[in-house]
Order: sequence, then structure tokens, then C-alpha cells
Amino acid sequence: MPKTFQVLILNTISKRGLARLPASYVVGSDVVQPDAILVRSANLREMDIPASVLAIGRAGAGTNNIPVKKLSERGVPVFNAPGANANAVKELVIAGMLMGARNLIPAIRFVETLTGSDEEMHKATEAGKKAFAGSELPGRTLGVIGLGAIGSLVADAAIKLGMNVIGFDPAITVEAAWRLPARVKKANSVEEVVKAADFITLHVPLLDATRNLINAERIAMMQPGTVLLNFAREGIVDNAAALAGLQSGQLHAYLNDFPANALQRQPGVVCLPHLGASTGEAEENCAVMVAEQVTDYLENGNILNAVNFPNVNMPRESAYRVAIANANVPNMLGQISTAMANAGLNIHNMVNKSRGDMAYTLVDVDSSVPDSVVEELCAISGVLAVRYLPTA
Ligand SMILES: NC(=O)C1=CN([C@@H]2O[C@H](COP(=O)(O)OP(=O)(O)OC[C@H]3O[C@@H](n4cnc5c(N)ncnc54)[C@H](O)[C@@H]3O)[C@@H](O)[C@H]2O)C=CC1
Ligand SMILES: O=C(O)C(=O)COP(=O)(O)O
Repeated sequence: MPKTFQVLILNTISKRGLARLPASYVVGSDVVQPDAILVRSANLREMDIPASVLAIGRAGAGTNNIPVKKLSERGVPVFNAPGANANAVKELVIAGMLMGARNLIPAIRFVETLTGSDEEMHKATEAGKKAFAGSELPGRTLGVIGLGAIGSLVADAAIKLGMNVIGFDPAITVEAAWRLPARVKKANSVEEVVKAADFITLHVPLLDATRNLINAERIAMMQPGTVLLNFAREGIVDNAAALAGLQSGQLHAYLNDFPANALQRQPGVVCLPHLGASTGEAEENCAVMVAEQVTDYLENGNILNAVNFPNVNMPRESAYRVAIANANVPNMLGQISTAMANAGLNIHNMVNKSRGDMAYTLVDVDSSVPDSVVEELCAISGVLAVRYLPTA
């Protein structure tokens, strides 16, 4: 009998991604006792996540809509899809820069007000167009804050368009650093970026440290007429400060992906309806990635791209596997192997990795694991979750 798991689907998840879940799984938006949840931007912080849930798959990058800390305390990994929608966001940011530099949105709005005969429209067009004259990108400076999957692609595209790029990321990964073109100038602070740039784009997660990263003080440091782009998250820019910056002329335009009442119909503001990752390609990439990661976790306990767990992968050499999520404290492995040895279980293979406060252990043994051993493992102080994953 193939294994079956129940997967609750929130939001629209690409069909091609869902097709990666084994056919034996029960998958739907009405699953009541899910083993896993696949989600995009739905707010899981406001949801009572059932005790049955073993894993969450975020078909996208940002996980600020998910109570990651609480799930970690339950030993539940939260998977995401790093980089899978980065090109889609990059393209929208480039569109945003062009919208801002060429005043495209106010220009389109102006055209929509034109009435009369074609001749009258042509006359009004020629008389009115000077209000929308813009500037070109080559030679201008783009400041990129956050040089991860998206920021590094945006930096690369801007350089290819002839721009200068200055970037800041105090925690850039080695992989992202390799991806960056050598011509990106490294800044040592947000202030250094905002002072130097004509365009500023944000590609950081929403964290306590990044809330109101762009505030009145930093807008005051910008060059007059700066174009500000926020395709990262609401809350990273102080909207009131951005509106004041538009009024004073410090900002020429504020383009973002996060509509809010205060921003409605404000001059210089362009809000898109959270469209950054909304392309067929990105939706498919994200859904395929998380569906595969969640399936491998449910069936084999392997972990790839969880935001709260280390990556752990152990090829199956035995039919009897135990997966243990535990606090990263001394003597956990000793207690786990003692419990197994006391029950006469021979350990065939074992891997243990940690990440911050979290540790994760996979143990393959040579014979079937009795319920009493699973119960004993669950009772060890510091153990958060235990799963027995036999294939036989
Ligand atoms: N508009 C949309 O539809 C989308 C929005 N996003 C947002 O964009 C964010 C970034 O996405 P990715 O580039 O894929 O993530 P990523 O994890 O690859 O990159 C984020 C980068 O931000 C850096 N960072 C963190 N705190 C920082 C700080 N205080 N100052 C400067 N850099 C800092 C990190 O070191 C990392 O390199 C996501 O967290 C999400 O909120 C992502 C995809 C689609
Ligand atoms: O991946 C992200 O962080 C996004 O913001 C994309 O959100 P979405 O999947 O389009 O609801």
C-alpha cells in the first residue's frame, strides 16, 4: 500500500506543483486533519494550526505570515522556495524603475482623461506631454538593500542596463555574494546607500530589524527626486514618511506592491496588488519546490530549505527510520541512542545537525521500532517531535 498523507491547500497553488504530490495523498482546501499545509500569503498567524500538522510549505519566499517560532516549538519545519520567484520580482522592479523614471502611470492617467475628436486629442497630447518628460537609466545609481536571491538579480539587471549599483547586506550568504557582479559597490550601511542613490529598491524580509527601515530620517538623507521601490513587504517603508517625502520633493515616486488606505490616489504613489511573484513561471517553480520538499519530509524525514531547521538528508539504507526534532542542548544524542540500545535496536546510520536552538536527528535502525521506544524518545526532555517512518 502506498503511503498516504493529507495536505491542506490554502491560496492558489500551481497545479503542476500539486501534481508533484504523490497520487495517494488526499489534497484539498477542505482537509480537516492535515499532515501538511501548502500556503502562499494567507495569514497562518491568525489560524489555529491543527495538532496533526507535521510540516508547512510556503510556495514563495517570505514567511512573515507564518508563526515560525511557535511551529519550531512544536518541532514543525516551515519550508519555503528560495529563489524560485526571484526572476519574477526582478522583472517587476525593472518595470517599476521605468514607470518611475518615465512617469508612465501619471502619463497613462492623463491620456485616459482626454476627450473630444482625434484632432483635439492630438493637440492636448502634444500640449500635455511635457509634464511627463522623464530621465533615462544609464549612468544613474541604483541602491539595493538586501542582496539575496532577488536583490542580486536586480543588481545584475541594473548593471546590464548601464546603471551604477551600490548595495548593502550585512548578512549576505557566500552563494549570493558569488552571484553578484563585481561592479556592485559594497556599502557599509543603509545610510551610505540612501545618500548615494537615484533609485532605491528594498529586498529584505520583514523582521523587527527591518520594520520602518526607510523612515523620515533616511528619506531626508536621500537625493532630492529619488525613486523609492518597495517590492519586499509592507512595513519596511514608513508610508507616512514616504508621503511626506513625495510632498517635499525628496521622493519623485514611490512604487510598491502593497496597497494601503493612506496611499490611495496619492500623487507620486503607484501601488500594485502584490504582483511580484504572480507569473505562471514563478508560481510553478515555487509550488514544485515546496511540494517536493514537503513530500520528502513526510516520507523520509529529509529536510531541504526549511527556514527553522538545518538541511538534513540521509539516503535510505534501512526500512526503519526515526526522525527526531529536539532542542540543541547537550546529551540529546546520548539519550536517543541509549533508548534505542536498551530496546535492542541496532543503529545502522545516523545524522544529526543543528541550526540555532533547533537540532534534528535521523536514525536508521536494522529492525522495526516498537511504539514503546517512540514513546520513550518523546519523553526525553528537550525532544520536540518524534516520527517513525518505516517503509516496510
Ligand atoms: N512582492 C512579492 O511578491 C515578493 C516579495 N518578496 C519579499 O522579498 C524578500 C526577499 O526575498 P529574497 O531575495 O528571495 O530573500 P533572500 O533571503 O534570498 O534575501 C534576503 C536578503 O536580505 C538580507 N537582509 C536581512 N536583513 C537585512 C538588513 N537589515 N539589511 C540589509 N539586508 C538584510 C539577508 O541577508 C538576505 O541576503 C522576502 O523576504 C519577501 O518578503 C519575495 C518574493 C515575492
Ligand atoms: O514569495 C513571497 O514572499 C511573496 O510575497 C509572494 O507572495 P504570493 O505567493 O504571491 O502570495
